[in-house]
Amino acid sequence: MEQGDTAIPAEFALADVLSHVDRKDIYLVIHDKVYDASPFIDEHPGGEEVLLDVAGKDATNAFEDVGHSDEAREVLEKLYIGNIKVMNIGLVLMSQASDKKSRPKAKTAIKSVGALVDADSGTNYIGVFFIIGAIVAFAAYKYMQKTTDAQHP
Ligand code: HEM
Repeated sequence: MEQGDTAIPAEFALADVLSHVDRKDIYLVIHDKVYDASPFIDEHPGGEEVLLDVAGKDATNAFEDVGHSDEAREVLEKLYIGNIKVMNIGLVLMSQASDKKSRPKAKTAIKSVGALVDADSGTNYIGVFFIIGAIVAFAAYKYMQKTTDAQHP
């Protein structure tokens, strides 16, 4: 799919992107957009290693630091497949998971964060916590009021 298409772009959860780290199936996140770099990996003038290093992760800094040309950005457009669904905290966790060992940990963390805010999951846990917190705070306020009144009738 091209970026200019009228069709609604696909949305990817960070956990989905993290599972595409193979040289034949490699996704990168650049500026919160998801790119399938698999068809380009053999042609990349910077080599495949650098792409594999950022596979399934936020490659924004790596991509920008090199100072890629406009031509490179046009190639990138052709590899565009969708947008990132979850918020940036997940990207931060992903970027920190620089080696393969720590990736599963980041994946679990991303999933739990995603479950809290993911509208598709059906339950808005943050909303529930907020309401319970408000009820407890109100009850505490009423209780304090009562005890203060009892002391100073
Ligand atoms: C899918 C994403 C990417 C695309 C489409 C892409 C495309 C290109 C293109 C077309 C060039 C030739 C020079 C230019 O036109 O700027 C290039 C060079 C280069 N790229 Fe990428 N690139 C991507 C991601 C990355 C990443 C994540 C890195 C990580 C460091 C990287 C590192 C390099 C380097 C070091 C060169 C210079 C190679 C040389 O001149 O010897 N690229 N890239």
